[in-house]
Amino acid sequence: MSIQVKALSKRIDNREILRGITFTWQPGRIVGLVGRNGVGKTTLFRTMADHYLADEGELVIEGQSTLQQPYCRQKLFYIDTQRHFFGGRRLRQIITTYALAYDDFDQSQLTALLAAEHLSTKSYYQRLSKGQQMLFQILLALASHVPYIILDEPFDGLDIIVRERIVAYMVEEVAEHGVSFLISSHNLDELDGLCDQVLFLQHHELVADYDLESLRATARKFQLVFADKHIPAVVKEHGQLIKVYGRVLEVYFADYTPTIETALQQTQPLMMAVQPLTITDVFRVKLGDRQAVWGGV
Ligand SMILES: Nc1ncnc2c1ncn2[C@@H]1O[C@H](COP(=O)(O)OP(=O)(O)OP(=O)(O)O)[C@@H](O)[C@H]1O
Repeated sequence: MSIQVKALSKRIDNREILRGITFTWQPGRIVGLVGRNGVGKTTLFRTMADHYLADEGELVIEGQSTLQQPYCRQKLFYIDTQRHFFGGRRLRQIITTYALAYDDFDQSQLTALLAAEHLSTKSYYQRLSKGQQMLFQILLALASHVPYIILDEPFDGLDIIVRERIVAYMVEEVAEHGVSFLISSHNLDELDGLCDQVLFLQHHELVADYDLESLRATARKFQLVFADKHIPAVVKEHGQLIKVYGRVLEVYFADYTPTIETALQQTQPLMMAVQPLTITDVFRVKLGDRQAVWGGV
């Protein structure tokens, strides 16, 4: 049970946008898709949702290929935030359309959720604030009772309170109903603490697919201060430098073993403090140039 995206490629106006995108999206997971503006995140979502025809590749949704069984896309929910029909409509009109489109749509659940957010179904979508529009889209997705939900830049431009409301809804859906989310962002920090897996899109391709749970099980990040300027061999050999603040070195160990722990203790650092590992750290060390980093110290 999963969605497998297999070798998806897309050209627009004879320009390559996506090349051979392949990844697995497991149920009950929050997957982050990260990449700079214009790299192709929305194009990937539109291609997955069949708003754009893929030039190559397919999706296999819980064992069914979208090429042979296009209807299996019913398990996938995606609202194109740039091109949708919501603008001049009241929320209740949008809800009626979605209730027709999704077999398991729960209107009474949605009415209760909207009331809890002080959103009236009589309101016009375009008169809602940006945060209210995103909340409405997410509640619409939840009421559709679809196991795989794609959200394009759900936190873009939202204040911290709305962001936390949206995160709370997502985390609850994952925990209680095993719903899966694929969310895009051009800002790694936005996804910190939320994603189980992160995909990185660069130059038309997925250049990284990290399972953060297993990375965090073996990796450690420390702030270290040593008595002299000489960096101990164990750090140079097994660690990757993330940052330097004066004499404080922030070092990432991808595979932190008891042997490394003992060797590190033997160097008698003046300070050795474990730090939480962020997605930004993982990307910096995974995609950075290790030699160049140590060379600068
Ligand atoms: N319908 C289209 N016609 C022409 N070019 C398009 C079309 N759709 C996407 N593109 C091009 O594909 C590239 C990727 O765009 P896309 O919107 O997928 O990027 P993105 O990663 O979602 O960007 P952002 O983070 O800014 O939203 C851009 O160069 C864009 O101009």
